[in-house]
Amino acid sequence: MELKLSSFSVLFTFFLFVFMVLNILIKRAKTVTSASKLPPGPWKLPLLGNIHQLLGSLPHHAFRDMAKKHGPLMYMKIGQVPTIVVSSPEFAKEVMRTHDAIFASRPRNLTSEILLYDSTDIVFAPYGEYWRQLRKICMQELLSTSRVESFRPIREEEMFSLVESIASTAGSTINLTERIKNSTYSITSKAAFGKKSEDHEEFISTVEEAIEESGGFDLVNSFPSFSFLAAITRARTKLESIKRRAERIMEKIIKEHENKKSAAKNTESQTDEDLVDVLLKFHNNGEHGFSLTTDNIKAVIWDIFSAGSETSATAVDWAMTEMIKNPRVMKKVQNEIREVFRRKGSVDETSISEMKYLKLVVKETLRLHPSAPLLLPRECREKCEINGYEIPKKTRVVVNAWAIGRDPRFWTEPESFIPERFLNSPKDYKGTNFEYIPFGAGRRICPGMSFGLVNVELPLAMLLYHFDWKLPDGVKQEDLNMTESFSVTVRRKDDLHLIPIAHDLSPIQQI
Ligand code: HEM
Repeated sequence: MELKLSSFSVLFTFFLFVFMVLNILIKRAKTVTSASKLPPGPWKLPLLGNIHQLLGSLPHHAFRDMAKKHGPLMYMKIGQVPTIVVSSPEFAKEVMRTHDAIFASRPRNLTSEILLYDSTDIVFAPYGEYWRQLRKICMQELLSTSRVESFRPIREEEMFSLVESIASTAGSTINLTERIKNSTYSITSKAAFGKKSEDHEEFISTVEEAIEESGGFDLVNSFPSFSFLAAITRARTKLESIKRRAERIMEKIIKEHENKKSAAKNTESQTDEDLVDVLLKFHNNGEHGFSLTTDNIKAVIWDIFSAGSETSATAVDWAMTEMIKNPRVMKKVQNEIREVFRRKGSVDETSISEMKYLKLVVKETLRLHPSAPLLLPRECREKCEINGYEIPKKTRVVVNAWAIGRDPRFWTEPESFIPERFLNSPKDYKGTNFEYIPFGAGRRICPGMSFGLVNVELPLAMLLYHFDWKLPDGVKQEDLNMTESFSVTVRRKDDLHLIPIAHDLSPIQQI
């Protein structure tokens, strides 16, 4: 007992010491920066401010509460890092349209350095020729409207097997979050890598672990000059262990593609090319004026597998949760889906374009629950002026899409789930109306919009056509916990458990 107490007090003293030292450093950093021409700030949250700043991780709702008090262009010091938080459409437009080229880079961080092979993926690559080429290849080979359309059989096959597996347990409680997640990751794998990896489940859990980690250890990224922090918080070790697991799986994917290519060469047969096949054409090969190392290819595989699946799966999960809480909306969208499929005589993707209300439901879901509520951070590449304020070079810029989507100046009853608000509204996903930016805007806008949207719309149409949904016995609508997990992408903290009641399974029984 005595031993336990003494180790507790040593630990306590150590943390207190670290807290005090870092606190002094924050204060010093604040006084070093002249705020005369900078936007108002640097601000901190009352009471908890220092702790949040020390953790370096302010959630989007904390930013919004601060913006209410301090204005929509806030200057903060997150640890050592000067950060501008943008919480209004007017300033978002300044960052992502007027000065888009200046804010088109991403800040470096420990995750992108380790897991993404020194930021050589698309998401974190610095703005420049390498990023441009990679993005172009992914658009042409995977994400353009025509390529997305060509993956229709993959999506339909995956959806039929999802419906089949749910039907086999109809009437009992299922973990819908898990089912949606698995099929969304499968669609991405089959479209981008030709098939589901043998290590599919392990790959998913590795990505999830990385996402979870990226929400918690920002302390390291907030004090970049204190490299020892990565060691004492064990952040580096943890990330390296995640990387080793991911690396084994990704190397296997690459090897299989190389083997397939040599087999096809030997037999002189033609095979369909997927994204990895195309990336391999640039492998250590300057012929096309652009060369990729194996590590670069792994970074892209990681990007597509994670960014391509996590976002859509999260959106489907939130949409189902909101509809369980709003049965009026669920009934209305089910009526539409069932009427369209019945009239067309087939339950497949071709009818989705006619489901106008379903599209409004998806829009409203992404307003209240943008998959990446703070978009992805930008970095100012050169000194720039916004609204008379000077933004120094290297400032990190965070655009709070979540707060903008709930701003009462632009949205009536902003906290309510009302898909009808988008009826006849000019607000779309293209990043031209800055009151609504779930996919971001400007040069770094999400390139996977078409791929992602169909992966939200089709599962919803299938789940709502084939089944009615109710909460497990004893669980009430008001019991549904809407708390969000806190990371780059924002899922519900709890998985969604529901009971499916079969409605019409004849289309899958005919197969
Ligand atoms: C509902 C689905 C999705 C949502 C809500 C979403 C949202 C976003 C957002 C907010 C950004 C940051 C944009 C910015 O900084 O302005 C982004 C970037 C990105 N997304 Fe998506 N995304 C989705 C689906 C996808 C899919 C399916 C893919 C690929 C298969 C994808 C790949 C990417 C990539 C590669 C970037 C980085 C772009 C760059 O930095 O140039 N996303 N996404």
